[in-house]
Amino acid sequence: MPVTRLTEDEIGLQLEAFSNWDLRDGKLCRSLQFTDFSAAFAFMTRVAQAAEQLNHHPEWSNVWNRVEIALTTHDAGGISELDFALAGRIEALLH
Ligand SMILES: C[C@H](O)[C@H](O)[C@H]1CNC2=NC(N)=NC(=O)C2=N1
Repeated sequence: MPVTRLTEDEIGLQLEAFSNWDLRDGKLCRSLQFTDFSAAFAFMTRVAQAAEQLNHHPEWSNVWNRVEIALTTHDAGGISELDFALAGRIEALLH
């Protein structure tokens, strides 16, 4: 069953449980700062494994100890449940 994008209301509702995330340009975004590059890249490696398990991948960038993440579902043309699933896995890696 193809994944479908969520409505604005659905996104707003789900976002309440993701207080560290915000909507920017229609994507679910999170900014992170680690102690150094190695810590940032180790985190990215773990996220990559989760992304592969979900078959759902982030748009992200890394500058030294900072990682910027933007989640959207290309196949759905917007934010879907998969984005919140991956965001949940990312939060679990951080705590
Ligand atoms: C062929 C493969 O299943 C698709 O391209 C998957 C891969 N990872 C993906 N990741 C994201 N963020 N959106 C997608 O639509 C998507 N589709």
